[in-house]
Amino acid sequence: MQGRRYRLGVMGGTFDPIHHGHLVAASEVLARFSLDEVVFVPTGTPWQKKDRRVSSGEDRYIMAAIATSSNPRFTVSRVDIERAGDTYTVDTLKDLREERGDDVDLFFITGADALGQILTWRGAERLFQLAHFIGVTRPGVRLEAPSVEHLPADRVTLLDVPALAISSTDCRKRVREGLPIWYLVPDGIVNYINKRGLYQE
Ligand SMILES: Nc1ncnc2c1ncn2[C@@H]1O[C@H](COP(=O)(O)OP(=O)(O)OP(=O)(O)O)[C@@H](O)[C@H]1O
Ligand SMILES: O=C(O)c1ccc[n+]([C@@H]2O[C@H](COP(=O)([O-])O)[C@@H](O)[C@H]2O)c1
Repeated sequence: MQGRRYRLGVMGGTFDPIHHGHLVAASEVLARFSLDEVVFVPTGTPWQKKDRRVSSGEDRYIMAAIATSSNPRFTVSRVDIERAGDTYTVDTLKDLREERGDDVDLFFITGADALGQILTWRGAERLFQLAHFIGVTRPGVRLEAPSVEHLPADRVTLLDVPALAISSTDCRKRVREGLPIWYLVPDGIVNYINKRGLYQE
């Protein structure tokens, strides 16, 4: 008899900084899809965000590690920050497949905004062979056709998660303006941002 295959969720993001919207989405998908683990993968160089300043991969990796440390099913991967050049999800998924072996099913978790753009990603047709894609709700973004109707229906699932109107952009802006980000991000992230002086200007 064949054993049950390991189910690995993959939550890719710039995470500048990681916030409770990311963590709630990952936790909900983990429960609903009976995943064994969700690995958070901070991007190396997010090519679609080149018009803005992005904190170092190391800072974003450390923040992801701090934010996920209390959950035994959450882990963080360095595959994207250690790969040179622009970050493409097709490479992320290939690297994780190689690292974790063939007995693992991959579930890429992404917000509705990102899912709607997926056909602009590099190697879009290959992506759906590598992983199942789970698009989660995000306040202000409609999660339905037509934005996803061109995607392969058997490889994409849309999921309503408790919607948190939090974005990294808003967190950075609040820090810059001296407004609190307590409770939008885990406490350790507030402390890390202060300690490193991130987002001050
Ligand atoms: N509040 C949220 N609820 C659900 N998904 C989210 C939320 N915020 C971000 N995501 C998703 O998490 C992934 C990583 O997001 P990212 O790190 O770009 O955060 P962000 O808040 O969108 O950042 P920024 O405001 O800097 O663009 C993306 O797939 C994004 O759609
Ligand atoms: O592969 C691509 O071409 C591609 C283009 C844009 C975004 N992504 C991935 O989508 C995830 C969320 O990206 P972002 O920029 O919204 O944080 C992250 O894992 C990115 O690497 C991937």
